[in-house]
Amino acid sequence: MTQDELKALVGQAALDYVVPGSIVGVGTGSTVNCFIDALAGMKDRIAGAVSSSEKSSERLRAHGIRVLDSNTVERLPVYIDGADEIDHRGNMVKGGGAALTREKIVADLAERFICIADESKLVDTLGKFPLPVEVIPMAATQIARRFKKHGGDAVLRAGVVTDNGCHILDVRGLSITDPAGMEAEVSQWPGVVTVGIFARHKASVCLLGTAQGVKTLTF
Ligand SMILES: O=C[C@H](O)[C@H](O)[C@H](O)COP(=O)(O)O
Repeated sequence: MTQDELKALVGQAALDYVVPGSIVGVGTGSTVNCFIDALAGMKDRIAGAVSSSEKSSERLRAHGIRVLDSNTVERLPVYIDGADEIDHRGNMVKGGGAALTREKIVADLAERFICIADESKLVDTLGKFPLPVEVIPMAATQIARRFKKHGGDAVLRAGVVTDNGCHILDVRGLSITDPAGMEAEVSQWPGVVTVGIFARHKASVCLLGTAQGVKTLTF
């Protein structure tokens, strides 16, 4: 199976986790696009969606799915999103599509994070995928210097401005052996909007697309 077929497979499988009548938390990215397309088939059985990016909102609306402002929602039963990497404990690296801040906000509203990913995303240790960090533009160099002390090489993602008007640093060379510790530390650095480590908001379930079909990992 191709990577795109695996993404379509897990996008479809995620429908089993959608609670009928509820508002669905929807992430961002190519895997989530497959989920959104599948969700369109049951749009009359949900109360709408809270989305983590302008791109996903557009796609949801194009399917006739109502997109709600996150400020009007108190709790979501599930948040369904992809990942750039996921480890065997459900910790993730996210932000390859620059949507990490809104993703963390919507994930925080949800009871459960359902991660959908093809098997190439499963790793023993996070950090091979360059860690995305959303930053306030004036702090970018300062934050890059701090990463250097941790052995990380931070590069500004060229030409990218996030939905929040900020910039993205991609940090190479990290071995994230303590995801929760690193998330907590980097989150406190002045100028960091969001670090792309999702340990505090890790996955409860990962639907992993494999050549043998969908493998369900629970954490
Ligand atoms: O900012 C983007 C998100 O964190 C995505 O969920 C992540 O990059 C995975 O995207 P894809 O499904 O396209 O690999």
